[in-house]
Amino acid sequence: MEGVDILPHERSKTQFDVDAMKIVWAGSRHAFEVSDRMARLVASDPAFQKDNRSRLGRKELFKNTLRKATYAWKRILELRLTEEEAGRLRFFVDEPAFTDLHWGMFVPAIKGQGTEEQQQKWLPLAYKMQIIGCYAQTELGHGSNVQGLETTATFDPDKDEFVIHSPTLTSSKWWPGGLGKVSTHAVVYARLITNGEEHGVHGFIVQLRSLDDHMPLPGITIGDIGMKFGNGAYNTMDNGVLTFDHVRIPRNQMLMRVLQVTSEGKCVQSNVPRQLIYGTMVFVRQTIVADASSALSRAVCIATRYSAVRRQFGSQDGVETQVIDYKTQQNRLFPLLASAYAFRFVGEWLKWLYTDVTQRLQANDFSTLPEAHACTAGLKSLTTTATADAIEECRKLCGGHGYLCASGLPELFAVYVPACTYEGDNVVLLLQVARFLMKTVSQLGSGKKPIGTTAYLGRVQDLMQCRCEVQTVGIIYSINAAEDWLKPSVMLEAFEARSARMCVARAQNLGKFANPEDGFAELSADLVEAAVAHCQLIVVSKFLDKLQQDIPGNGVKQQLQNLCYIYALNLLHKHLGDFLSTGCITPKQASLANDQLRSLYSQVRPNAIALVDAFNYTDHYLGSVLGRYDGNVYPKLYEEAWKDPLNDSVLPDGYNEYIRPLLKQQLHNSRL
Ligand SMILES: CCCCC/C=C\C/C=C\C/C=C\C/C=C\C/C=C\CC/C=C/C(=O)SCCNC(=O)CCNC(=O)[C@H](O)C(C)(C)COP(=O)(O)OP(=O)(O)OC[C@H]1O[C@@H](n2cnc3c(N)ncnc32)[C@H](O)[C@@H]1OP(=O)(O)O
Ligand SMILES: Cc1cc2nc3c(=O)[nH]c(=O)nc-3n(C[C@H](O)[C@H](O)[C@H](O)COP(=O)(O)OP(=O)(O)OC[C@H]3O[C@@H](n4cnc5c(N)ncnc54)[C@H](O)[C@@H]3O)c2cc1C
Repeated sequence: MEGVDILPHERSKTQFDVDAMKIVWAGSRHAFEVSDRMARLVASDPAFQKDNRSRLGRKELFKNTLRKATYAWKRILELRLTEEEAGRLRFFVDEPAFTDLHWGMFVPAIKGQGTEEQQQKWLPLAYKMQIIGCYAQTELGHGSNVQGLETTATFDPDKDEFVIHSPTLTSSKWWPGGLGKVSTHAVVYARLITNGEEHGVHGFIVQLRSLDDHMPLPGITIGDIGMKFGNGAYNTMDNGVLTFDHVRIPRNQMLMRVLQVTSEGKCVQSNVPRQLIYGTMVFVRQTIVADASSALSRAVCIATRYSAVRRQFGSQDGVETQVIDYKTQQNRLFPLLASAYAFRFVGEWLKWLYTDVTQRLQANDFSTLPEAHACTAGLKSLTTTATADAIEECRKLCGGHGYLCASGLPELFAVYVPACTYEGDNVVLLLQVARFLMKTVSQLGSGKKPIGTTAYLGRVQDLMQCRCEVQTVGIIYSINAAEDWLKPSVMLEAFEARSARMCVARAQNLGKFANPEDGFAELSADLVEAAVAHCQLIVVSKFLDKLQQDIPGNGVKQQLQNLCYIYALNLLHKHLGDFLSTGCITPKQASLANDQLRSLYSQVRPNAIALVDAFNYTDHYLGSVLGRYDGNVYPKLYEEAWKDPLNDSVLPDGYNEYIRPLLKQQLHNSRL
């Protein structure tokens, strides 16, 4: 069968309604229609072409991004796109740009931390892009430790101004996207000092460049921090360095929703908790979880289509086996496909949680903020780590051709992998989750009932009482056959028991230390494992919740059920040590889980292509010869190779200087 016939043949085997699945993936019919329209708009506009990105030098690449970002903004205005449409347009343009930080961090920081008055002054300017902003928190010497930032904001009551200053080299702002060459303004995080006293880190709106000629204002030194990992990729962004030499700003440019500074330099705490200063990070972490499913599904779409097209070995009659039919390929690929769906649904849920906490904050209810922080931090960490690893696995699943830029995977990896670091290093974020879990467990004795995602810890006492029996029989008595693993309550119980037991065991170990902080530091690697177990439980439980909903479309729910159990059973297999050592399941039950997993792979196999078609990605967005919708891989790969600048001439530049003399010399030597 020819390459172009394979994918249609695969599609003919589909056992569910792909159009209905597209709507489930998008979240609603409306969301699907908006997304589909924006994807086509971008794909059909030559101004958004992106296939030469990895071949451009930095300056050319950056200028190209400026052109695209400003053109996208022009189209947004011309077409009067809604915020939702504009967001999707930006997504399909698929090129990191200063606008991401302007809309994604600068505007949310003012909204979340500014007073009403400040919002009224700054937001209209930002909404019209009459000022362009970035988020300047991280410094050369400090990123994770926000309280360790060195930039100072000292109040001068005589002039009613703050003096922003960088006292050391390590206090230089370092990394903010959009800062290097574009932003006119920044929300700068600095230590507040009034009347000689320190009041912690706060945000300040600082103008950086002239709105007339774009030159840095007096006292400000600013530039780009240099090339980053990979060609193209995140080099479209001007991550910047910034220092202040006693730069003065009016008092009302400190973001004062949490703390007000009066003209005498007195600090007045509002009823809003201090943690709200970190609120922009909570918002962005939530968007990063939703983005993880996009990046992962993109890589999986490429690897799945190519695995169906690619054949190796097994030839009796001249037709070799499609590599997607090898169980080892399925065992590597299908859990990633399942993860893409799992992250999609947990991302939807997290968006709901974030909206809920935002509404509560507006009504002065701060009770769910710690959980929102733990969920956004933990899920950001879990999903970005898994996605970065998965993109690399997809590259390997595509064999040698996956290493070509034409596969789209190297650039996707390079652009994605910093998500494990930005918005909080993934390990640092898991330690935040661990703190939250240990605090929750420590309060169990006092009768405080845990709620939300930690409610299961309230049942921990019962679980611990079973401990002596556990060692031999496991706590889940109802698993005696492979199919028993397909019961939602059983799966949930296994994941809850594992996480609860890991948390309680860690809490007990912490209790052995005289100083809890010493214990936390000593046991931090174990604590991170408990945090991972808790976050995996959240993903599994939200996928199971999704299956409880009414899901229309022939066969759609069945496919989602298969994927949900593949996601959970694969995790169980990978973390078997946790499940066995905590006595949650027996070795026999683990073996049954594996049998069930293999059986689910066989059920997914005929639907694999349709399950990635349901992402509804255009070839433009995928940017991959291997992942083409039509499966016409080899002719296009061949065609693509000839586009490389090295093939512009038969003889390469340098032939006369280097190759010819070398060959002549060897000829001369061989004649001697
Ligand atoms: C209309 C047109 C539209 C067009 C559309 C165009 C564009 C698209 C738009 C948008 C795109 C959207 C988004 C994308 C945007 C950007 C994404 C892309 C690129 C990324 C750019 C990257 C940016 C950054 O990286 S910014 C810098 C991020 N930095 C960090 O994350 C630092 C990590 N460190 C920390 O968070 C903290 O320091 C720490 C680790 C939490 C430790 O802090 P410390 O104070 O020492 O804490 P503790 O003592 O441990 O905790 C004190 C107390 O506070 C609680 N806590 C901590 N953090 C939070 C929090 N965030 N929220 C709430 N509570 C918090 C903590 O639990 C503890 O509580 P307790 O006392 O009760 O125990
Ligand atoms: C592409 C990119 C874009 C960015 N954009 C922005 C931006 O727009 N604005 C902005 O302000 N910042 C930005 N950043 C900075 C980013 O937020 C920080 O790099 C990030 O928060 C990590 O901090 P760090 O670099 O200080 O890492 P470090 O904290 O120095 O981490 C180094 C290592 O130490 C470990 N570690 C650190 N602390 C602990 C601990 N307590 N316990 C155990 N291990 C620990 C980490 O796990 C890691 O392995 C960006 C970064 C990147 C890569």
